[in-house]
Amino acid sequence: MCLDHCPQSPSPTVRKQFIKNIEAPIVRAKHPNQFLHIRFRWIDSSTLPTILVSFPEPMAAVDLRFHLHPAAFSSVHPSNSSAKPHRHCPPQRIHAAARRCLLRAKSSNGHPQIGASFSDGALDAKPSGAGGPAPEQGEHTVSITVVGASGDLAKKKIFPALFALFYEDWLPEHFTIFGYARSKMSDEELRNMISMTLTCRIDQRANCSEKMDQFLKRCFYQSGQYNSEEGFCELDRKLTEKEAGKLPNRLFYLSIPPNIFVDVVRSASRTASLPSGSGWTRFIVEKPFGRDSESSGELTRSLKMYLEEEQIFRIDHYLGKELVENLSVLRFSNLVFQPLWSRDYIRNVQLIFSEDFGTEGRGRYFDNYGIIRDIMQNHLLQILALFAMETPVSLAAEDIRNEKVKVLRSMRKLKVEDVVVGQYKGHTRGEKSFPAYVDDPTVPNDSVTPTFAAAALFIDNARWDGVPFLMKAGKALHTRRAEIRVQFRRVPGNLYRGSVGADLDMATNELVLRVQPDEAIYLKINNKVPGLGMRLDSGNLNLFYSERYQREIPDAYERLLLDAMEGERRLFIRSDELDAAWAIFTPVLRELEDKRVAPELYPYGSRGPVGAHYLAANYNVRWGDISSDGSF
Ligand SMILES: NC(=O)C1=CN([C@@H]2O[C@H](COP(=O)(O)OP(=O)(O)OC[C@H]3O[C@@H](n4cnc5c(N)ncnc54)[C@H](OP(=O)(O)O)[C@@H]3O)[C@@H](O)[C@H]2O)C=CC1
Ligand SMILES: O=C1O[C@H](COP(=O)(O)O)[C@@H](O)[C@H](O)[C@H]1O
Repeated sequence: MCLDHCPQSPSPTVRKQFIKNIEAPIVRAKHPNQFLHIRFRWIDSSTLPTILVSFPEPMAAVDLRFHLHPAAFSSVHPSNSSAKPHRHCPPQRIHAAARRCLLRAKSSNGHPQIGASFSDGALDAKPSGAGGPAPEQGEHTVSITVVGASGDLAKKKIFPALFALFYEDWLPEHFTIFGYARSKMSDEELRNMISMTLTCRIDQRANCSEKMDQFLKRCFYQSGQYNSEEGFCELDRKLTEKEAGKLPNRLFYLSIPPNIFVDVVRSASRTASLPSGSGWTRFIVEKPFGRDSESSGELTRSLKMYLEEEQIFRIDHYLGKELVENLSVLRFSNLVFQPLWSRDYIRNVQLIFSEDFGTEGRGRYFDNYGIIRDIMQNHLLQILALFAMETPVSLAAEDIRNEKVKVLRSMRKLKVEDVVVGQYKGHTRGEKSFPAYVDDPTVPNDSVTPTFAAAALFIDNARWDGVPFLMKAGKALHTRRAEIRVQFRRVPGNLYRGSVGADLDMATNELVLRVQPDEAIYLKINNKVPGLGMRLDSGNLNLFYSERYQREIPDAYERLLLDAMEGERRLFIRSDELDAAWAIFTPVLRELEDKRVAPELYPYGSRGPVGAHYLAANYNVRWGDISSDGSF
């Protein structure tokens, strides 16, 4: 790769930054086992390069030639002039080392990161160790500390996601993982604990156990109190030891109950943050981000006493799900949908979440929050924002987040008459008994916390005026599912009205994005039943991921962890987004709680309260997950 000896090229810094910006998308585009040659030829000093990408056998030897427009340089940040030289790979097989080498430019939006990489601490410069000017050269390392390592989320999601990233060679060459919690554990005990939940992404891969061993050897444990500077000081000492003179970057994942977020941030930022002039220090914060506008604002203010907004990565793992990620692609890169995406053609939008299990083991947490805070205010609302936002200026994090904030701020505050709440009760099916929500010993017997809610929301802007956005979320229902349903308007003056039966509702188009399980996109259309007569029925144009893509879908936490390491903030929640989200739900939450509105009881494993149907009917809507015979 011609990096340093290109004649008549622009300044070395500009060249290096430019190469950083373009190489990852190219490298991502091909099969991992192919050889890839990239050559940059600098035609003249007008900064107009030609890039040659050659794919040798087994693909036909094709040379792709790109002539880049000088505008491609416009994203080169001025502060790059002080950036350290870019570590680059020679032309080679794109294998683990090469992928690691290029990791810095490989975040989930498929766009190279500017000022947000393992090595570009300089562009992320923040007080309290967010990263000052990066040292000129050297090897980088990333330390990931899972605070609350003994907990449910850490075991279930975070360590497995880190292992999957390691397994797929997405982690940098030099990385260390630390667990931090109060429980006393040795490194070995942590490793045993982690190993219980690690799985190979594809069963029985030959080198799986070898990879697990390699991964576990990089995992260490530090026990300490969450408000203890000594604990984090000791962690800092161990982190420094592992960083072994390399250029450090630190990521803290706060997988702990929310009441100790601030304690941890205070202690860790004071004692285990990197000093300014070093690499970056970032904190992933798990939900819940407060209980209402006030407490959320308070949490934000407290976190910002110790951190800059750029250091805070508020995670909503639904944003890391493949189908949610695809929503923008579907909208903005398919002409067919663009003209339809408004009140002119869309009758209603439904955001549906259901789980076929209760709050098992999480009753104490859940009773303080309820389903509206647990699912609607964050996961479903985030999907809604992506669904309804205007086209962002670009795929850059701030452009997308600006649009999300705009649409959230255009939303009407939810009214109590537009909400139905429910709570599951015990149920016996055959030999099996299922508990009621209040059977959980950590839940008060007279709890009115909703485990189910349905709501009708509205966006008061030109695009969506009058379109109901219906949400439904519940635990202990009959199925596990998350989907987005878009019901289109009727065909005006439909010539085939007589051929589809009396129910024109059934004859409208519906686009469904099934987020989970079995990711799929399908569009219901009216179709002629083959034969001599003229009869129409509703059929589906299907895109089932399992049929179309022969690859497993990464867990949301993998994408989000990788993005946090890359400094890609697009899938994380900015504080003003959070404020706007709470503003929609806070009044109704307050009213429900002040009045202790009794939830409608529904049997464990059922389809939920019938009230949800009346709510939808108020807006002339029928839930799309219920077929004409009433079944799902
Ligand atoms: N579990 C899940 O599926 C999901 C969880 N979340 C969020 O992620 C975070 C972590 O969740 P989860 O792992 O379930 O939480 P846990 O209740 O399992 O807590 C994590 C760890 O924190 C410590 N801890 C627990 N309670 C207290 C307490 N009262 N005071 C001090 N330390 C305590 C314990 O470690 P030790 O005693 O060893 O210090 C525990 O292992 C929470 O904010 C949760 O809301 C978000 C989405 C899903
Ligand atoms: O955030 C949460 O999400 C889970 C559901 O996540 P999924 O990825 O398994 O769909 C939910 O069970 C939990 O109550 C909630 O806190």
